[in-house]
Amino acid sequence: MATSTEDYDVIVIGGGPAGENAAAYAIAGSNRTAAIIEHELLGGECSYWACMPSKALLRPAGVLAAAQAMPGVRETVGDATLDRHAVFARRDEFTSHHDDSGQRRWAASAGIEVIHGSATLTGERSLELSTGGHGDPPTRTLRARHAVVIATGTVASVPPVPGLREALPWISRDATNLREVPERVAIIGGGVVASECATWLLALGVRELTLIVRGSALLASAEPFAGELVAESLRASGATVLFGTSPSAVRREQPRDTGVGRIHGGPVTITLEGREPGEITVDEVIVAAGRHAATSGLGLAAVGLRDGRVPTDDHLAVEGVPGEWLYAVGDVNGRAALTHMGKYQGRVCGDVISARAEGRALDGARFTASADHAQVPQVVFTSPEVASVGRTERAARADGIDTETVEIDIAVAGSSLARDDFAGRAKLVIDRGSDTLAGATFVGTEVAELVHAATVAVVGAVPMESLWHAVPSYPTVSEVWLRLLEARRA
Ligand SMILES: Cc1cc2nc3c(=O)[nH]c(=O)nc-3n(C[C@H](O)[C@H](O)[C@H](O)COP(=O)(O)OP(=O)(O)OC[C@H]3O[C@@H](n4cnc5c(N)ncnc54)[C@H](O)[C@@H]3O)c2cc1C
Ligand SMILES: NC(=O)c1ccc[n+]([C@@H]2O[C@H](COP(=O)([O-])OP(=O)(O)OC[C@H]3O[C@@H](n4cnc5c(N)ncnc54)[C@H](O)[C@@H]3O)[C@@H](O)[C@H]2O)c1
Repeated sequence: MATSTEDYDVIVIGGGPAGENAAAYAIAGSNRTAAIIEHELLGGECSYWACMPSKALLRPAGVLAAAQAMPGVRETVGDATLDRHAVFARRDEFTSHHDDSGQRRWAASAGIEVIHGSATLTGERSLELSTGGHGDPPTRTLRARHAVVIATGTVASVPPVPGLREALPWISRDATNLREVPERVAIIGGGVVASECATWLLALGVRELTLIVRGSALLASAEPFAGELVAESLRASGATVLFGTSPSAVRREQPRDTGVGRIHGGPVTITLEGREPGEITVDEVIVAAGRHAATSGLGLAAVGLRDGRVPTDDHLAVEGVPGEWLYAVGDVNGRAALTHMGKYQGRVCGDVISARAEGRALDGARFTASADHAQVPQVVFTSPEVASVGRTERAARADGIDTETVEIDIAVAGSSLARDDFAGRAKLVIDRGSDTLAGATFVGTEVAELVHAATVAVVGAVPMESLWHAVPSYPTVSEVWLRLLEARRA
């Protein structure tokens, strides 16, 4: 039974990176009150299960590969492999051993109250809270004077393949928080999670790794050469990449819930559609087949919405809900499922709530999440890395842009000094009408840091003519910019 009603100015449901930013910005510099309702750990998927552990697992492999490719170092390092225990220990440091007290201290210092529990919307500005989980009797009733923000993120999807769910497959949480390294692994999916996960598992010594990809490419939404180079590199590291097939049935001997990141039972046999041989047997199967909005039990029907992605306008206000009191930020709104974009939306949303609470007009660019539209940067931390921003050539043409492209291999003084075996490719997508950059993709070793320059050019609509005067330092990998502009001039 509900025991009391408590009022806050702003209530955020979900304490991931997007929700944290929305709460902090909504009350910054004011005496407004804010609560974040979180049913797991403050910090969300990114901190404990996704970005942080995955990147902590990938970095040591990158460092070892760089050392083994560098004369003068490789003679010292030899063909050493990673020390799994040390890699896991560093990963666990980055996830704070799943202890969110550091994040809670931050919240307290920002004036945010963190309430443990699951929230259900019951009507305009009102929620019920249960501490045991959705379905348990509510213990508190909360009301928001100004705004409720939905920031509940997404959960991994498990396709309805006969026997797959019963086999207790690993999802990304197991793969990032692995405690045991299976000898033989199959990964279902060919997107970002599948590609990154294959990269760290091979580096950690998985003996046989098979990617089961229903389409014809890895990283299908990137420029085609990105997926091709990543597939080539995974194959060179021993992976089998099967395109154009999906599992039609899965069976496992003695599935057991042994805990996150531990092998969940006996061998798993996967039947593949339209393949000869039609079956593979592995020690663990990982599902990396996309994610869906975490809205089950949220009570969206009480405010006239359906379960699933929560669409918003560019101020992050939920579409179809009058009164400017309900907002959605981060993965749950489906605008751009990346931590940095969720945090950006959180900042915009918090500023909008703050302005509306103070009766100020939404005057100025910072109140509109314009970058979600075709200005999104992303780095896929495979080997080679894929760093991109804005539109691919395909997306630009689909959007009716008068498109010009320039594409080259990355081989500049800076890149060959960085690594003897440096190989990569770069592409600019140019809007001929405005003579500005519509998108850019860099694929290569440690190209992640190249993308922000492209992001500034895309967001700033810098004329291509002006980019001539942005002279890259010598000898750096950034000289690829000069080569791209030269290739366009030729
Ligand atoms: C393996 C993996 C690696 C990734 N790597 C990267 C990367 O390198 N870079 C990048 O930009 N992105 C990466 N992502 C994506 C990134 O994790 C998400 O974009 C990001 O976590 C979204 O943040 P969010 O705040 O919207 O949601 P989340 O981080 O999912 O947080 C939502 C929070 O809401 C809570 N919650 C849900 N429902 C309720 C409820 N009813 N009541 C109370 N609390 C609730 C959850 O417990 C959770 O803490 C990765 C994703 C995966 C799966
Ligand atoms: N470095 C990063 O930026 C990073 C890293 C990891 C994840 N993420 C984000 O997390 C999100 C989730 O990543 P993801 O890789 O799970 O999703 P995704 O959408 O990138 O890829 C899903 C893959 O699963 C396949 N698939 C879907 N349903 C299937 C089915 N029924 N049978 C067989 N295959 C199926 C798709 O064809 C695709 O290859 C993405 O938005 C991604 O951008 C980002």
